[in-house]
Amino acid sequence: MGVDIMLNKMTVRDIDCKGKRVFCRVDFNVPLDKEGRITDDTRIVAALPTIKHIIAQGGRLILASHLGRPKGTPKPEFSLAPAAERLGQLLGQTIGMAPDCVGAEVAKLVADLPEGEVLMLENVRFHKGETDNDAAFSAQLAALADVYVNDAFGTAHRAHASTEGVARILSPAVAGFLIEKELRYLGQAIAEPVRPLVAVLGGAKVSDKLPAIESLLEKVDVLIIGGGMAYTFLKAKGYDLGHSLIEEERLGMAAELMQRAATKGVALLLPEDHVAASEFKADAESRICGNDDFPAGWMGLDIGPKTVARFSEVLSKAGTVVWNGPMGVFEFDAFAKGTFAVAQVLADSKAVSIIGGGDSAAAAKKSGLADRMTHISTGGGASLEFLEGKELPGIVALTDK
Ligand SMILES: Nc1ncnc2c1ncn2[C@@H]1O[C@H](COP(=O)(O)OP(=O)(O)O)[C@@H](O)[C@H]1O
Ligand SMILES: O=C(OP(=O)(O)O)[C@H](O)COP(=O)(O)O
Repeated sequence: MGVDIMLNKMTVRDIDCKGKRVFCRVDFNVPLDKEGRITDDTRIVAALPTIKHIIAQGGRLILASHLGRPKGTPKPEFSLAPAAERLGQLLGQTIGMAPDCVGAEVAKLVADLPEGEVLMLENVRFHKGETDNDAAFSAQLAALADVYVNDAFGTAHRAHASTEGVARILSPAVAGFLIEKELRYLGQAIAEPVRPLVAVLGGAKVSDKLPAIESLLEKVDVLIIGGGMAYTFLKAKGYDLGHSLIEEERLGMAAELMQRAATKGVALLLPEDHVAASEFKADAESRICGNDDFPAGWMGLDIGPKTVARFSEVLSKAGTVVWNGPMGVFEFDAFAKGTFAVAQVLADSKAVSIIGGGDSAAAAKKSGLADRMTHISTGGGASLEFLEGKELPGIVALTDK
C-alpha cells in the first residue's frame, strides 16, 4: 500500500457533520503510570484537529478507542476515563464518559448528546467482539451513529470491529486529519529514501513486529535491533541471557532472519553489551555485562555503553532512519540511557528521522528532543506495516471518493 490510497479515500473534509452522530475511532492507547495517570498525551493531542473540526461543524461526536490489551473483559485499570478527562482539559469542555461502548444506556447517552458535544465510549476491547471483528458487535457500534471517521492511525493495521467492521457498515466512512498526515509523511520518507536507510527496532512487542523484519530487509541498508526485541535474536545465536524478554517460539524465525540478512548483504547489528538488572524494578541492582558474561537469572533492561557507541557510529552516517521501539525500559531512569542516546544522535544528525510507536513517541518526548525529529508517528506497528508496503485494513475499509 502506498500513500496513493489516500487520494482515493474520502476524508473528514468531504462530509458535513452538522447535527450528525459521528462515530470517530481514535487511538487513545496512551501510557499510564501505576496510579492511572497519563504519562504521555501525544496521541490525544494528535487527534485534536479532527475532533475540533467535527465539534466546530456541530457534529455530535462519539469517540471510540481501545486502551491496552484487556482481552475482552472490563478491567478498571484499562478505562478510558483518564483519556476523556485529559481531552476535556485540552478542549476546555466537559467530555461525557459512557459506562460501556454498546448497549441501551450508551444509546440513550448518544440520543441525548447535543450538537458540538463529545461522548467518550468506554474501552472497545472490554468486548471480545472488538478484536474478533465480530459482525454483530460491529453492527451494535454502528447503530450508535450516522457517519464514521477513522483517525486511529496507531490501530489502522488491526482489522477490528471499531477500525474495520464499522467502516464496512456506516456510510460514508472517512479518514481524519491525523491518518492523512501520517500517510503523507511516511509515504514521502520511504518513496525515495535518502540512503543509507537504517531501521532501528526495539521495544517489547516482539512477536507482533518480528514478521516486519522480513520485508524491511528488502528495503534497508542496515538493521539495528535493540531493546526487548534483541534478546530473541541473541538467544537464537546461542547466548544465555537469563530472564531477559525472550520469545522462545520465535527463535527459529529470528535465526532465519539473521541468515536472510547475511544472504542479502544487509548489516544486522545486535547489542554487544547490556545494562542487566536483578529484577524488573526502577531501583533494581544493575550491572553492565556482555553477551558472554550475562549474570544468571538477571534481565537486560537497556543496551550497554559499547552498544550505544556502535549504534551511534552507524546512525550518524545514515541518510534516513526509521526507528520503532525503545532501546530499553526508558520508563525507569536507570534504563533510559540507550534510548536517549539514540534520540540524541538522530537530533544531532541531518538524517531524515521517522519515529513510530506510542512508547517510542513518549520516549522521544521524555528525551526532550522530539521537536528535532523529522516526524514522530503515533503508530508503531501501523507505521512499520505501512513502510513494509502492507495494506492497512482500517484505511482500506474507508469509502472511496
Ligand atoms: N529490554 C527490555 N525488556 C523489557 N521491556 C523492554 C525492553 N526494552 C524496551 N522495553 C519496553 O518496550 C516497551 C515499548 O514497546 P513497543 O510497544 O513495542 O513500542 P512502541 O509503543 O513504541 O511501538 C516500553 O514500555 C519499554 O519499557
Ligand atoms: O500502541 C499501539 O501500537 P504500537 O505499540 O505498535 O504503537 C496501538 O494502540 C495498537 O495497539 P495493539 O498493538 O495492542 O493493537
